[in-house]
Amino acid sequence: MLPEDPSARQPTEGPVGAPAEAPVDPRDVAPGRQHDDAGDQHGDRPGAPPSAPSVPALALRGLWRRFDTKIAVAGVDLTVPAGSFYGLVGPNGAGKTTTLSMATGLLRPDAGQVLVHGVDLWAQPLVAKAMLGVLPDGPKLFDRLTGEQLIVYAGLLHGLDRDTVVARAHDLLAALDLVADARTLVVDYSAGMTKKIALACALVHAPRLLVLDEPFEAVDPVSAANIRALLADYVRSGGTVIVSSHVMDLVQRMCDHVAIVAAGHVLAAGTLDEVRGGRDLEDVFVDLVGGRATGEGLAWLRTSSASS
Ligand SMILES: Nc1ncnc2c1ncn2[C@@H]1O[C@H](COP(=O)(O)OP(=O)(O)OP(=O)(O)O)[C@@H](O)[C@H]1O
Repeated sequence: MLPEDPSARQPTEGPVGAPAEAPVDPRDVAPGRQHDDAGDQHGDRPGAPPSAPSVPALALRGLWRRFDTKIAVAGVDLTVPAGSFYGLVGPNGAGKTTTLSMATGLLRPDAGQVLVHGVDLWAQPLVAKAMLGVLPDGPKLFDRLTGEQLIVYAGLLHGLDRDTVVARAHDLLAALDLVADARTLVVDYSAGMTKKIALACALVHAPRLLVLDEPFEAVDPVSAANIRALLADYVRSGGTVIVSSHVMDLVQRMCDHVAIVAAGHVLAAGTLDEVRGGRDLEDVFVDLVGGRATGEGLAWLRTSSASS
């Protein structure tokens, strides 16, 4: 993971996994304060002003991005309610990574707006990024550090004091089953271990919103179950998670909201029940996205026909 802008450092306290309060309530500083029907599902949290108007954890408004002649994202609007576990699904090349990259400050949109808890990410990146934990697609990590050093470094960049960050690094290494490899260089990690250490770096400052691009890719089933439990706990405590995934069954079991995207457009979005309409998510996905192969398939691949 490349470090976020160090000037975005914000000291946070509290247990790992418990989303930190922003040091400055972004709802007070957002110039274009957004009101939305999508509310905080957990109601007011302790310390929050009573009956504060609900602001989505993430709002994407008219996002566009093209690469040369290829339009990767074509006017995406998405509202991720605070306290939701939001799944983003779509076929290969649908624009999920491009959308999440624009939503997290990694890729500048050609047009549109990104609001993180009401703060315009591209207008006030330091305030917005302090609330974000990001697991990007193919994260670029300082892989000549050990796993433990990498988490500590990520925490220090976020302004945590050394004692706090060391304690959290140990918690995270244990939670992600990386204790035995804490002192191994990240360059020597497997793909799944690399994914987990990048996730640890995204969690260490206890952000309010986690944006995870394919967090379970290459991760073993036991670690995946541990990560799911950790994320579910985080959401129960008031945090918000948005994950992209190709695994419909996982999204169906894990998420309470889902958006289906294809060819840079949102085809359906809402609560899981609204989008599914009583059906299996995979069936809805296939119906909306299409693309099931028809016809005879690859006749030459059938071993029985090879001898004829
Ligand atoms: N840096 C780039 N340069 C050129 N084209 C790009 C670039 N990044 C993405 N694209 C194109 O934009 C489209 C959307 O890509 P994106 O990676 O966002 O899709 P995705 O939904 O994340 O796909 P996958 O599920 O396969 O990871 C694709 O057609 C892709 O080829």
